[in-house]
Amino acid sequence: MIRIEQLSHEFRIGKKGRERSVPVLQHIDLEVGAGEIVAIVGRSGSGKSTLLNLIAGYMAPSEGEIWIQDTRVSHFNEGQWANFRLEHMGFVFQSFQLIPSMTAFENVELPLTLKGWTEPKRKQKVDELLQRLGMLEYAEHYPGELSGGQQQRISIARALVLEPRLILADEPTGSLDTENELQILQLIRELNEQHGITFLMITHDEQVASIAHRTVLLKNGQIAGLTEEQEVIS
Ligand SMILES: Nc1ncnc2c1ncn2[C@@H]1O[C@H](COP(=O)(O)OP(=O)(O)OP(=O)(O)O)[C@@H](O)[C@H]1O
Repeated sequence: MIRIEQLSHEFRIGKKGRERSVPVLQHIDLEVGAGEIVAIVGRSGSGKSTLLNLIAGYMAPSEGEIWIQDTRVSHFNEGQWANFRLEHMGFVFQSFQLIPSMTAFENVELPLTLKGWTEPKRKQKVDELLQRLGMLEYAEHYPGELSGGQQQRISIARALVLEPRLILADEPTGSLDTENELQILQLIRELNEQHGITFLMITHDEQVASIAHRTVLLKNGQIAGLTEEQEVIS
């Protein structure tokens, strides 16, 4: 599903004339198989978000290659990335990233509108998905009228609406209480087991890492450890 080879990234920082490079990721090799849930863990500043942003195409790597579903994406331009993301990837963030002026239904509908789906087909698809995620009765609510867990369900529905095979998640339960966190984790597990969706998630949270098939530990921009199951990260 994802293949990363010798990926390195450095940021240029400092005032003009006194710039310097800060290496953040160094020679990362990583494969994520179809149907896996992989958690990326590591201390603050270890490079987790940078890695996810590179895989999502929000920035270009300094060196190395990324393949997603057998397509080499590491040399894509912005337009190619925008199309590829819409077609192949869903995104879930700690902060939900819902549009506050749109209802839950409209937020989930948006990717379908961007893809040019007709109104009746959009309605059928969104209703079906909201039903599956137990959110149909909240379709007309605005994000501000929903709990954190409900907002995250809506953002997962939006990530799923175009039926991507891959979801990238950045601290997907980071702002939820324990009960909502457990519900979202159960949902991720179900989507993985019943629909074979691949998840790559950044997390600080042992509970989240515990549902992963594999945990990848980043340390100072390098992969420090791979575990089969449920490693506890201190
Ligand atoms: N735009 C940027 N310009 C310069 N340095 C950056 C930039 N973004 C991140 N960094 C640096 O890169 C390093 C890795 O940051 P990154 O956000 O990937 O870490 P992280 O593991 O996701 O951390 P956290 O868990 O705190 O979110 C940090 O030292 C950070 O200061």
